[in-house]
Amino acid sequence: MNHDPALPVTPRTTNDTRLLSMINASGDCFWEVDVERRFVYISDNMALMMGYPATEVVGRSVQDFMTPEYKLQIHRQTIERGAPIHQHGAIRHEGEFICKDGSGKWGDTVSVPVFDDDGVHIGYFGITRDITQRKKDEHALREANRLLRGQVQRINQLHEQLREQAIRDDLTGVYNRRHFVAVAEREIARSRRQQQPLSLVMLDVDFFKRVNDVHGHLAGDEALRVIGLLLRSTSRAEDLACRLGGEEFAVLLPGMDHHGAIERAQEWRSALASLKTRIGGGTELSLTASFGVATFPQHAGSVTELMRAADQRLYHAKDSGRNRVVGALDE
Ligand SMILES: Nc1nc2c(ncn2[C@@H]2O[C@H](COP(=O)(O)OP(=O)(O)OP(=O)(O)O)[C@@H](O)[C@H]2O)c(=O)[nH]1
Repeated sequence: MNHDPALPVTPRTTNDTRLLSMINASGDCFWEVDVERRFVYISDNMALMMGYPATEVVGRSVQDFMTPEYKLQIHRQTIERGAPIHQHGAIRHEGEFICKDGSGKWGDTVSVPVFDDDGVHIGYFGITRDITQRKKDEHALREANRLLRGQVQRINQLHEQLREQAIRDDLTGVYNRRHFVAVAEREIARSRRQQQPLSLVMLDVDFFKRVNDVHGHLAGDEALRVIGLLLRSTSRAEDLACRLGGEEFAVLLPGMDHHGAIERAQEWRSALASLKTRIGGGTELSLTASFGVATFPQHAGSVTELMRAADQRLYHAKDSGRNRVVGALDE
């Protein structure tokens, strides 16, 4: 059936007119289109929203006023439903209209197919709510969220950096004494619970004063960095290498018995002794260190006792000629 586009899809009754004025008063827009989806009627609010006089809209296709994204969305919605859209009753969609001045207006639309008395589909009518402000607010909120997420991420990074700085030794990159003691306390408690051994290797560079005196303090710093790197790169994930201060280092070895810890200390001793550290103007430097090894629970019941026992053995190693490892077996 051909519908005269000049006439509304549905004839107006008094009730229709009342309903229309109610919709107008609510601020929502009312419209009617024929089967080809050409406007046959738009309410005052719809004309206002789109910035067109009704006379410039009536007779034109709805599609002329929709953004390509909106058209695509309706197309997809129709395909997903798998049958002509008028067979589905009311449908709801959100999309952007193009106004006369080229700006966009967002509408939340409910459209309903209309049939004549013989059941022939003659078009659609619908109500569109202007949701442009809501869309702008949503966009602003998303943008604010995005910025906030970026800032939170940055704060977390800085927090992590600060945490690292607080627990690391600046010069060598191994952990500092405070962190070492805190972790050692936890590890000893765990070893006690799990009835596992825990060993401590302490080392002190031999004649380090001479390195500073002969090659300068910066060369001494470089040598300490090399030792830090050696300990870090040759430790297991569960080990904890730290600089106790000056030229003294320690490595905590959770789960390792005394024999195993002495072997590890020997490996570090010979690795250091055979390492040629290039300093300053290219001078090659050879370093040695003395080592003391102690193990929980055989030699100590606390972190303090463990450190004292390892320290005593370290000085025993110094006294007996340096560049050596002293453990309980040597006592
Ligand atoms: N370059 C540099 N030197 C340091 C640092 N901390 C401590 N020292 C130096 O390390 C040297 C330690 O000297 P001593 O305690 O006499 O011991 P040593 O010369 O290693 O002799 P032994 O331990 O007996 O083998 C001192 O000269 C300190 O100034 C540091 O961060 N950088």
